Amino acid sequence: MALKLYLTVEIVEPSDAWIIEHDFGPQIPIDKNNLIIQTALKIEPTLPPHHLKMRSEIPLEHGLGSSSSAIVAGIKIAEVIGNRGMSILEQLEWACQIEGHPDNVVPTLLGGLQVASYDADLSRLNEENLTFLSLPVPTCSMIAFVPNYSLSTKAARNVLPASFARQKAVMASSKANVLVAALTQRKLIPAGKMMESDLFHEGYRSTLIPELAKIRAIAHQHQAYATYLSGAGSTIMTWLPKEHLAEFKADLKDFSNTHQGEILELKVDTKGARVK
Ligand SMILES: Nc1ncnc2c1ncn2[C@@H]1O[C@H](COP(=O)(O)OP(=O)(O)OP(=O)(O)O)[C@@H](O)[C@H]1O
Ligand SMILES: N[C@@H](CCO)C(=O)O
Repeated sequence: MALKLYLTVEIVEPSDAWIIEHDFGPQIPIDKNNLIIQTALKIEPTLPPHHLKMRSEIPLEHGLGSSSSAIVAGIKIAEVIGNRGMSILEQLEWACQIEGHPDNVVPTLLGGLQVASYDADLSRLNEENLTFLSLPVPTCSMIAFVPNYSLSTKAARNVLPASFARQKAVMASSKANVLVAALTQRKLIPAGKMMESDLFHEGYRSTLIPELAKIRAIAHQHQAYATYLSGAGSTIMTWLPKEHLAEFKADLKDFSNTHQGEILELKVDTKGARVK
């Protein structure tokens, strides 16, 4: 699901070498090794170097899709500087191929709530690898607790088992199937129940993110539909009825006195990435 937190890249002017100004510090390259520029050059290897400026409201490695936003920005830069028309399907395929999965890049490009399946076949670019459907956007309140520590997707995947027994995989898939069916019908109570009974990821990751269980317990006192990990974490999202928002927010604020993190009330973006 795309949320109203934005990464913005300004194309300043042509330059002798690629340079991208930003406030992320030394962790993120300022030259052609930056993920945004790498993405653009993968699509258009002869793209002439430019001076870029990036501003981002999306924290790095917090499960809020920073890398997806960077990849999508790179695709749009290849399109604009390369003066190259690209269909949305072509953009989606590049994005999935570079990110390796469709979870965040599809909503980043399209906006809204998207369910997607991508069969990675890195040997070729093939739009048939991707199937996606847009679902109605939930109309509840959404609150993120963004812990003050980062968690890379790679580290969050390292705690997952390499394989699942068939019986467990079938049970886990049934949760995901019912979740999608419930979202299709805008039924947030069964959707929330399924979100909180995920068997593929969250149980293993909760040891890395101890706040998840604690916030879930607080949220249940406020009739929340669900509390879950955003992306691979560390951000913890809660969906709840609008009428319970103020009281839940007050309790979450008390919680943040002992567990450091930022509280964000987020809305859904329904437009996706755009070029001005
Ligand atoms: N805005 C950005 N500009 C350049 N590189 C970025 C940017 N955001 C992320 N990256 C690169 O992508 C790497 C991987 O990010 P990672 O996928 O772990 O975090 P995330 O996108 O916040 O997580 P998630 O995919 O769960 O939302 C970062 O370590 C960094 O190298
Ligand atoms: N959804 C993916 C990460 C998305 O960034 C995962 O849970 O590993």
